[in-house]
Amino acid sequence: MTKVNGVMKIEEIVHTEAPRLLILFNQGQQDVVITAADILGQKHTTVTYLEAVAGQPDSTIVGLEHGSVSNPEDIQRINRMVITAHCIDEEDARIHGLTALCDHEYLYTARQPARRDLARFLGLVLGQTKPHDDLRKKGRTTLLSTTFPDIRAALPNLDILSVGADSVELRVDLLEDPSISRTGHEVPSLEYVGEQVMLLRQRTELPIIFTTRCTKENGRFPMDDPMLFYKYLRKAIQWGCEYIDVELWLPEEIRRKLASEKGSSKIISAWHDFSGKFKWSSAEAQQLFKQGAVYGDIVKMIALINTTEENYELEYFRSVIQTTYSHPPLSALNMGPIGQLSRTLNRVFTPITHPLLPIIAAPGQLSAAEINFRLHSMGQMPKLDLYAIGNVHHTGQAMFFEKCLNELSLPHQLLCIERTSQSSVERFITRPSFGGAYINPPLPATAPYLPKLSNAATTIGQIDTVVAHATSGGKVLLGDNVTWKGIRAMLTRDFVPSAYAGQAALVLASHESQAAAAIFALTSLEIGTIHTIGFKAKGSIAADIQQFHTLEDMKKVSRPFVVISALPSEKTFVVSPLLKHYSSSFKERPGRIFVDLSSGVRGRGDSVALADSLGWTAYGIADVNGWTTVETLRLLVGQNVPFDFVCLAAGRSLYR
Ligand SMILES: O=C1C[C@@](O)(C(=O)O)C[C@@H](O)[C@@H]1O
Repeated sequence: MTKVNGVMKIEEIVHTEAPRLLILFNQGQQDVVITAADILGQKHTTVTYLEAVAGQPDSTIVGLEHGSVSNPEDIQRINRMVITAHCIDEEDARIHGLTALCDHEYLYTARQPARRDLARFLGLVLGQTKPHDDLRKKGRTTLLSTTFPDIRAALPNLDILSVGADSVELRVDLLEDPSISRTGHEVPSLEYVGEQVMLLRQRTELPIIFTTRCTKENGRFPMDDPMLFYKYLRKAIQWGCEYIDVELWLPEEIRRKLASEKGSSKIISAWHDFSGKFKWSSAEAQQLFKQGAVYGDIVKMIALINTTEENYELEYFRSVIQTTYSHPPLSALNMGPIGQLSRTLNRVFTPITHPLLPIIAAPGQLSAAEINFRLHSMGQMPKLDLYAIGNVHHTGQAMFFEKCLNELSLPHQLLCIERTSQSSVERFITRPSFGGAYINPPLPATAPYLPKLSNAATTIGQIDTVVAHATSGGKVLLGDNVTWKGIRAMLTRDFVPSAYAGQAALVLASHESQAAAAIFALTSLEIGTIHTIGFKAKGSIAADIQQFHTLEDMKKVSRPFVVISALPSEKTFVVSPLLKHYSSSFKERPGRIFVDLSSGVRGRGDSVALADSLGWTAYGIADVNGWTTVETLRLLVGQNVPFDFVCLAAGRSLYR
């Protein structure tokens, strides 16, 4: 974020437009329309015939029962994105002809709360969340290849399995549909696969890669009918899978069609060679990359090899491709035990396994921990001295960090420093072995020994993380702020980004500095006016902020979409009457988010519990700290750890 003419400009802003949606629902299931509208922060209505959709305002989410669509073809004349939603607990009411004409299909079950899953689905299909853009910026990315016949077996352990994974692959060809007796190459039914995608997505925040691996490439999908691949992959797009794996042998027509229909999903062009004769140094290798690049957002090339030299040939190939083409990224590796070197060196979507998986998906696959161990022993991952500075024992974050370092076999060590003075921080940061730090409470953004600051740190005025970037010119230290990212990640878990755009917010604090990260997060979501109580924003955050001085001021504004209290815990009781006041005006309007950033003893003043009981979507400091920890690990050690794992392994009580 930079300031132009005194007004805050956030470079990471999420540009959002209120979507125009038609949701088709099963009889008696109009709640899905209400939930979707709430997630989107938009109004909703239900109509009883298709022609009535046209008369509705663009910004209203329109619901229509499936049974009211007499001629499915008419759907195509609707100038809205059409989502068909099915509760799979009911007798299967899916009308395949109709579904095929809709943009997307959303499957849910009444047995699990669907809200978060629906928010994620909507965020992706509406193009508001772009996981691929985030992953492209990461130095190394991995994919966890699940090999379960029924993904249900993985769900209880998924948080542990996916530590260190950036995405999770559903090997659809390995699924075993109990309704089909497998004698040859029968594939699981689309009903079964749809349910598996639904179950997996409800349980993980990781992007899903939908793979239908063919028999020739170590999979089980039969190759005599390429349209079968189209049928499944097109469904994966409709279901909002973040990635589809499209094999290069498929006829060009199919690959082109998938690329033109992919919407917000990304294509991994996949090619495997098991002959043992493939040569990375051949002209064919270059040709294959070019072919894959036509429709692929990522090109994956994998070969079975016999000699170590072939790893070196692959590395040469990789460097030629990387210097010749800026896009798409290449994921290339060799299979078999000899190929493990290349699995270690590959940086893009490296497939990983986990000891808890039933089988490895391909010969020579390694776990995230094995890859890190090897990278370190090859000198590719130097040991870092990481610092936890300040009240680090108090929050339990340090212990959790250590757990993650161990779990992932990272060579780094964490040194905990109880900060006494500002100068003591400087002493550690300037050490030659310094490899990064998180600091609680944060440093002011004026620390002279940290001349390079991120936009976020400058505008918020606080440094909570120091990153040590190794560059060709030596180590460069960057003072950053991740708290705002944690707050934004939390705010967009139950609501899509556009839900916040243009809406009113209310922020309470005793001082601007307590609320600065939250204000930055809200501004990145293009929030409308921010009203403040208890402080006047006069620092860098100057855009559209108005201070309430009296109760009368407050009453002039209708209910805010989001209320954030950054008051210290002993003062949060102030929030209760406010929450009660605004709760009376809920009925008709979407949104009612409350965040309490205070940490401390709860009791009579537990505003989160109160907000919850009044029907708000309420978050406390445990949630903020959990998400901030996820962001801190990404920034300091480049590793992705699921939020639910943070809650599981760190223990939520430690964060309160
Ligand atoms: O394409 C790949 C890579 C892989 O074959 C491997 O070699 O690790 C494993 C598969 O599950 C995945 O789809």
